[in-house]
Amino acid sequence: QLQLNYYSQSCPKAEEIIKQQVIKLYNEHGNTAVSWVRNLFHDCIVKSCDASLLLTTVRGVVSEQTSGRSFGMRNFKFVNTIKAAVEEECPLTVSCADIVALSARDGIVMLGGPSIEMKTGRRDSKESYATVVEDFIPNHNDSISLVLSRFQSIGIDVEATVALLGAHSVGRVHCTNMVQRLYPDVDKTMDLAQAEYLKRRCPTPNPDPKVVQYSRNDQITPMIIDNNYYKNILQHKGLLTVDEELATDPITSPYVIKMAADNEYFHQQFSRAIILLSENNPITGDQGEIRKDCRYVNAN
Ligand code: HEM
Ligand SMILES: [Ca+2]
Ligand SMILES: [Ca+2]
Repeated sequence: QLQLNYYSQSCPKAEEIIKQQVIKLYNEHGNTAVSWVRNLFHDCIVKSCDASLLLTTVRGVVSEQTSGRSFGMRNFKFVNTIKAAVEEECPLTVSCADIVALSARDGIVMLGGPSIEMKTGRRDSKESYATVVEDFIPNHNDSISLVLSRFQSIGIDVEATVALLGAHSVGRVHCTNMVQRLYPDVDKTMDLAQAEYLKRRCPTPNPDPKVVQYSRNDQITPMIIDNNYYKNILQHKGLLTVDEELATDPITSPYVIKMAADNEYFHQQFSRAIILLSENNPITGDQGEIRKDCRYVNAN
């Protein structure tokens, strides 16, 4: 099972090396930190925190990254930068799954979020589960009851689910995920000024997938994990349908109101929820493997 400082004997510098790489990458490309947070969600909710997300499409493997749910995910190539630095110190010792978890933990700190104590000892899957991604990751316009049941099924309660959505306090959303709320008519639940702004960001109902059109999730503190997300959605300025519904559904709205009022409480719940997510069904012991390259299952 997972434990604190799992690599203390086998690779004592592992956590420090990962942190230094996350800091360096953040200084070069700030949005890498945002990607590490989304990676944790998309990896851990699909079966296990097992780096199944990181496998690339090669013969015999269809990557989870090809799923429509992975739309907009970026910076995967920099995971290899982190892994290479760790491999140089300790070959074949530190799993890609733990790199997903620890890079998210360290990315959250770079984004002004809480410091989270995280266990390690996860091992890497030998498969990518592209065909079932949609059974685990909700869509942007799914109902809150579906969202809650998906999180509940991996042991994440309502309050923790509300806290995790606070990750939408950073990063961006592409127009394809919003245009159905803007055209032909503006979603009646959306704040009017926000709708006008988003229509300027997304001027056509059928965005050209080759043109990168998007809006920042949080216009006020776009690179800080804070409770602005909850303030925004209470003002009906959420970008996704699920964001809007989170604020109005009677099951989730009491938590939204509490988190909007108290950033410290949000950070406490976010920490608790990130731990729950990062400990979903890990593979440990002699199951799975320690990948040499996060993109590929080991050769032998
Ligand atoms: C109901 C659950 C969720 C849904 C439906 C959802 C959906 C989405 C969508 C559609 C985007 C925009 C992608 C794009 O257009 O580029 C996005 C972005 C993002 N999501 Fe979620 N999400 C959910 C939960 C979460 C959770 C639990 C986390 C992390 C704890 C998370 C972290 C992020 C981050 C950081 C971004 C910004 C990515 C970037 O700028 O590169 N999301 N999400
Ligand atoms: Ca996984
Ligand atoms: Ca923010």
